[in-house]
Amino acid sequence: MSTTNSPLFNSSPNLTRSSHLLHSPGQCTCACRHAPISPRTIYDRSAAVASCEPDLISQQHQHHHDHSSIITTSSFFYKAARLSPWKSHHQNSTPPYLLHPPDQRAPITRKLTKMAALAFSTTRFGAKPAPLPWKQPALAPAFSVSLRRKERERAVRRLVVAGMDSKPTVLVAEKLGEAGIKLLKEFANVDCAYNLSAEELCAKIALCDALIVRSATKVGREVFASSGGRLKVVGRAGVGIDNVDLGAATEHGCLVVNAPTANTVAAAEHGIALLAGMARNVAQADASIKAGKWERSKYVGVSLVGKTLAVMGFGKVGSEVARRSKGLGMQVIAHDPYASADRARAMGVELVSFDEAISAADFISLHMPLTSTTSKMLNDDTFAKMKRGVRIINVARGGVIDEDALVKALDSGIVAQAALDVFTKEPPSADSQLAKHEKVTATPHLGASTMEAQEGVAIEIAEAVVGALKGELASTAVNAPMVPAEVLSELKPYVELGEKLGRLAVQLVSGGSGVKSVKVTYASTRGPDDLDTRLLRAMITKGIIEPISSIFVNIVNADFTAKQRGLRITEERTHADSSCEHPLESIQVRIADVNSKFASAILGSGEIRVQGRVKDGVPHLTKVGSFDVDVSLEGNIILCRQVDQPGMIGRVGNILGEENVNVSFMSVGRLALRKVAIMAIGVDDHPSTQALKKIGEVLAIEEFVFLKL
Ligand SMILES: NC(=O)C1=CN([C@@H]2O[C@H](COP(=O)(O)OP(=O)(O)OC[C@H]3O[C@@H](n4cnc5c(N)ncnc54)[C@H](O)[C@@H]3O)[C@@H](O)[C@H]2O)C=CC1
Ligand SMILES: O=C(O)C(=O)COP(=O)(O)O
Repeated sequence: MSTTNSPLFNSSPNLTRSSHLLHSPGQCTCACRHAPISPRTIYDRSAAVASCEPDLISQQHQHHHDHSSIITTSSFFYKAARLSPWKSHHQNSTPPYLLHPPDQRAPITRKLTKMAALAFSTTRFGAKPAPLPWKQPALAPAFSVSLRRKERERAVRRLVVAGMDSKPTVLVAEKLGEAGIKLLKEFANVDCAYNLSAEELCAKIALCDALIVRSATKVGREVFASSGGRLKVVGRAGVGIDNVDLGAATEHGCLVVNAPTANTVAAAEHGIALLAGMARNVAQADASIKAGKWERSKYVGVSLVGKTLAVMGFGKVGSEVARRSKGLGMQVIAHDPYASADRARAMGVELVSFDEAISAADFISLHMPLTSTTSKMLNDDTFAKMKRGVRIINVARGGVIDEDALVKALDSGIVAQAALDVFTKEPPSADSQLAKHEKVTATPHLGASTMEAQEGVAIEIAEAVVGALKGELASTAVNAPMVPAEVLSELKPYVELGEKLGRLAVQLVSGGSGVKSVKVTYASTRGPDDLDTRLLRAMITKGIIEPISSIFVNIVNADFTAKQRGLRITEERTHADSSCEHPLESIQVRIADVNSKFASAILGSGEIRVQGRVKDGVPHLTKVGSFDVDVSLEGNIILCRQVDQPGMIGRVGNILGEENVNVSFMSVGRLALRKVAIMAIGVDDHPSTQALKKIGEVLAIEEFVFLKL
């Protein structure tokens, strides 16, 4: 189906699922795009990703690491809006998070898992997974009485059993520690296939739900495109994510997670090994001995004590290098535009400008990520500003140095020596002037390669990937907004409400100029800074787009997808006069410039309106058009507009009963006594066409619509 036939562009009356041709990817102009680097923006990495601004991603990412106090309180970022992303390929299986009783989890994971399962476990085509059996939502009061709790619980148990043999597939494309493989195997089918060519990776990826790589595998746009939408998580078993195309991952709704902490010490120790080894010519002297020589005067070194070391990039590795170098008696200065001066001062390190750092240093150690800003940061111009005889250590990325310029600087004597663990092209070509240079000590990207670090990284990434596949929250999402656990916990039922309101609103559309403009109004007692609506917006977007397209939407790609589809979602807040502690009083979703298959849902302004609130933890629909209703948003809903007269509930209830359709909730709202009323009926099953026809034939019913939640 062409794009113009798509309900998003030209609403289709029956709202059948249709496929859409994607436009070529464009820049996301998310509101957060140019967010300043502040503690708040540590939650905004996805915005940077969506807007294709690698520097911002990296800066915010790094910034995050600079604020350990913030990390402590907010170390669980929302990772995969959609739980069990592999499920689209296992339609009849149960999300794996249902397979593990909560008491087998660490307390925080347990809490977050249940929360995430309830709030985000939406599947693309099938019904949503039922709430976890060990935590049913509370019953709604008064008007909304659930009639079928027991049946629901039984259904959940049946699903659990049915889903037990369905496993996602994880492709491990580079050597990973055994402990990590073991963890993965407990949950998934694990395919360890090392040294794949780019073509082989693309061919294999269509059969995989997750991919784990280290630094050698390039995960480019073609990998995501080849996955056909199945790939839901890329795990980078290490820190640097420069080998993963984050923009493409985001566009494809694929979460990227890394393992940022387990190899810090290994990388720092390798930096120190290179620093000391280079200063004393250890590698060259060793090679000379092995060549049968004994060259004591040739390999006179330089001392470290009292020398100035400039640490470029004062993050995790840089700080550890600084700490160790101070122990060696060096004067340590550092350059890092995003690091905290207080933290540096507390370690006895002075933060200085880039030029000050490179011009004062006897040794320069590089520890920043490779981004478009740091690319070729050391070049002809910057080498010219350095002290003659400076020594360079690079355990970061080869690309931060202009390698041709370094060869020149080594030849001219500006740089006395260089110790390099990383190269722009790995492995460097056999005739690389740099790698073969006599003043260069080189190692083949060994920074993270200790037994301990590799086991740690393997466990860290396996947990992150398994968690993401389960839809749990994790602390290492690279391309999704980071929502602190406590915020998430509070927003959970509102997130569910938002998605369901989106789903309802879009199903009410029957034509017009297409779903282009959506206005979301949050009524809250909180100030803007106390209410983070990104998650809500993402899930409302999901609710609106998924019923009318074949696109899977999650928190990773919601803003991007909306923009791609020409869907403008504006948000506004109104101040709720309530003394309640809840973050939100209500959420209202309005779709402008459309016709509705249920005319009562249209306001005088021509917009479709649905509104809801959370009652006792359960999302409720409270308004349709100008009518007040009160129906718990579970199962499916039939909305009827009828003449307000006695017997209507019974009549419709009978029709459904005869068709064996179970009614879970009923609610009637009216504008004026004995005039017109709206009846909202919650049904567990999909009524047959016959049943719906019979409802339509009831004389007093003026219009009705069946809506799937
Ligand atoms: N050789 C190896 O095997 C390993 C290499 N690495 C590399 O080391 C890098 C650093 O790792 P971590 O310390 O764990 O990361 P990190 O994220 O904790 O630290 C990076 C620091 O660089 C800073 N930074 C960003 N842009 C900068 C700029 N333009 N100038 C100066 N500083 C800048 C950030 O503010 C941050 O403090 C990684 O990105 C990775 O590329 C990391 C581990 C092992
Ligand atoms: O963690 C990093 O950034 C590294 O560079 C380590 O790379 P590796 O996983 O050893 O290929």
